[in-house]
Amino acid sequence: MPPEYPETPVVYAPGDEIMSDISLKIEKDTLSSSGGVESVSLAWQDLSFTITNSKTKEKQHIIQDVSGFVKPGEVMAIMGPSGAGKSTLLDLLAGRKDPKSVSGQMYLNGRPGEIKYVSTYVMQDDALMGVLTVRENIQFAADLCFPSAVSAADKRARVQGIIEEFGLDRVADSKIGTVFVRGVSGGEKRRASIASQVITLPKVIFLDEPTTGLDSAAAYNVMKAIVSMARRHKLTVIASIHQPSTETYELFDKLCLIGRGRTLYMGSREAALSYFEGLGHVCPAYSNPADHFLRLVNSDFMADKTKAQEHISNFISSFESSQANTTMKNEIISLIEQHKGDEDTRKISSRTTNRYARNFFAQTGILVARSFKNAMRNVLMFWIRVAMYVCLALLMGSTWWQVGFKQENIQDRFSAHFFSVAFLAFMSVAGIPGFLEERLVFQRERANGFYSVGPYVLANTIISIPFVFIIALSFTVVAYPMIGLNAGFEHATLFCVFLFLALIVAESMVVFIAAIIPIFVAALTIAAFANGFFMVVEGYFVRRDAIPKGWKWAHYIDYQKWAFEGIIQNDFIGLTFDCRQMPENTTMYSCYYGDKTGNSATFTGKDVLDDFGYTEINLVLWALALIGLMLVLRFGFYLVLRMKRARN
Ligand SMILES: Nc1ncnc2c1ncn2[C@@H]1O[C@H](COP(=O)(O)OP(=O)(O)OP(=O)(O)O)[C@@H](O)[C@H]1O
Repeated sequence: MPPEYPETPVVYAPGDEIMSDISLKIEKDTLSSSGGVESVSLAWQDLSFTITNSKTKEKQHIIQDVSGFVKPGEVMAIMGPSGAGKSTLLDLLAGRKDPKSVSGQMYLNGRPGEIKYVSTYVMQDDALMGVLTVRENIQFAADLCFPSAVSAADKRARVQGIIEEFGLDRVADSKIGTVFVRGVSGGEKRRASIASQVITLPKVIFLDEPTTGLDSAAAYNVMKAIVSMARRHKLTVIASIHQPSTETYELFDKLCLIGRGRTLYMGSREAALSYFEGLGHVCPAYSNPADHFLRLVNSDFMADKTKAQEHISNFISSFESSQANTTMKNEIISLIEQHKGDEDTRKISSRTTNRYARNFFAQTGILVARSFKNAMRNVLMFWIRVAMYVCLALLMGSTWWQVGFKQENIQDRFSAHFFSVAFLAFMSVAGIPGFLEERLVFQRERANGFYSVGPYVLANTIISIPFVFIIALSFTVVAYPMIGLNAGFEHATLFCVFLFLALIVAESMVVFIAAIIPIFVAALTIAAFANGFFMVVEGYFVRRDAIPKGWKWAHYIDYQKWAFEGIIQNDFIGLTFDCRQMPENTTMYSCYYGDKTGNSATFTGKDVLDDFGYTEINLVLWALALIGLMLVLRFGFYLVLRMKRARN
C-alpha cells in the first residue's frame, strides 16, 4: 500500500460526480482537436534518431530501432541512466524532432497520423505567471484553448474540474509565487503547471521529467494526479522519469527502459521484475525496482569501456531475443490490423483545420488581459520602475531647478533634455526579467499550439503602451515644471509625447535583444551597450555636423537622436534668452547666439538651434521616425520569435 501523503490528489473512479463531468461534455460537443476520436493508442516501430557529427561527418544513433505501444488509459515511464536518450525518445514520440533525422514508423490508433494534433507536451519548467493565482493561470489557459463556442460558465466549470482532479482546491486562489512572494509548494506548482497544459484533456500527453526537483511525496502526488486523469479520461500518457520512488514507480503501467539509445526492456511494469529475474538479476527484497533496474543497466562508471559496451550489448540482445519483445511486436501488428479502415483514425490523419482554438484577435485580447493583470501585480516589473522614474524626476527637478533664461543656462537645458531621454530609455533594461519570465510561458504555450507568434507580439506591444505612457506622464508631471521648461500645456504635452515615443522604441529594442539572447546578463549587457552607443552618436556630446561620416548611419538609426531633437525644438522655439551685459559698458552685450554685434540684449531659442545646426526639425516627421523605428524593432522581434524553434 502506498503511504498516504499529505495533499494527495483524489483518485476518482469512473462515474464519480465531479465538475469535470461537465468538461467531458464540453469536449465531446465542441472540441475537435482529435478529430472527434474518443481515445488514441500510440505505437512506434523501429524508431531511430541519427545525427551527423559536424567534425568527423560520422553518423551517430542517439536512438536506434526502438519499438513499443501505449494504449488509452495507460501511463508509460521512459527510464534509463543519464544520457541514455530518454528526452530524445520522448521528443521523437511527440514529433518534436527534425523528420530528416528520424526513421521508423509512428501509428495513432494503428494508422500513420500527425501526433501534434492530438497531443500536448508538458515541459519540465513550471512556466507560470508567478503573480497570478493557480486558478487564474489555469483559467487563462482555458480561455486560450477552448473554442469560442464553449461558454464562459462551461470554461469555469472545466477549470474547477481540473483543479479538483489535481488536488489543488485548497490552493486554487493562492498565488503561484515569485522571488518576493511566497506562493504554493513545489509540488502544487508542478501540478498547476501540468493542469494548465492539459486543460483540454488532449488524447496523448508527453511529460518531460514531471517529478524532477520534487521530494518523493510531492513527486508521488504529481504522478498520482496524472495517472488518475489518464484512467478517468482514457488518455495515453508517456513520461520520462529519472529515479522514481517505489510508490511512484508502481503508478506506471508500462516501462520503457533504454540504455545508449537502445531498448533494454519494453513492456508491462509488473512483468519487468520477472523479466530481469529471468536474466539472473533478482531485485533484492525491500529494494526499489526502479533503482534496481537503473543500477543494473548503468555502465557509465565502469573503468573498462569495452566491458561497459559489452554489458549494455548483453541487455540489448537479451531483450531482442526475448518473448517480451516478440509479444510486444505482435501486439503492435494486431493494433494496426485492428484499426484498419477505422473512421475515427482517418479523421486524425487527415485533419487540416486551423490548429488554434481561438482566432487571431481573441488570442491577442486574452494575452493582453493576462499581461495587464501580470504587470499590474508585478511590483518589480512595473511599479518599482514607476517609482524609480518619479524619484529621478524629483532628483532632476531639484538639480535643474528653474533652469532660467540666461545664455549661461543654454548648456544646462541641453543637458536636461539629453539626460531625460537617455537615462529614461537606458532604464528600460529593467523590463528584461519580466519579459524573460513571460517568454518561458510563451514558449511552452506556443509549442502546445495555444496561440501563434503574431498575437503574442501584438499583445506585448499593446500592453507596453499604457505602462510606458504612465512612466512618461509621471516623469513629465514632476520634472517639467520643476526644471522650468517652456511653459504651456502644449509644450509639456509634446515633451511627454516624445519621451513616450523614445521609451516605446527603447522597450521594443530591449525585447528584441532579449528575444535573440534570452539570457538575462547577456541581454542586459547588449542592451546597455546599444543604449550607450546611441548616446555617443546622438549629437549631444559631439555636434551633429561633427559626427564622422562613418558613424552617420548610426546617428540616423538612433532613436535617442529623434527624441532629443524633437524635445529641444519643442523647448527652445518661442523662448527668449538674455545675453550677458558687458560690465564696462552697460549698453553693450556679449551674445553667444543670434546677433553677436553686442547691440542686442536678447536672443531667441531659434537662434540657439540655428547655431547648433538644428534648422530643419519637423516635429511630425521626427515623431514618425520614432514610430517607424518602433515598428521595425517589433517586426524584428516577431521574426526572431518565428525563426526560433518552439523547443531549443
Ligand atoms: N542533437 C544532438 N546532437 C548531439 N548529441 C545529442 C543530440 N541529442 C542528444 N544528444 C546526445 O544523446 C544522448 C542522449 O541525450 P538525452 O538528452 O536524450 O539523454 P537523457 O537520457 O534524457 O539524459 P538525462 O537523463 O541526463 O537528461 C546524450 O549523450 C546527448 O548528449
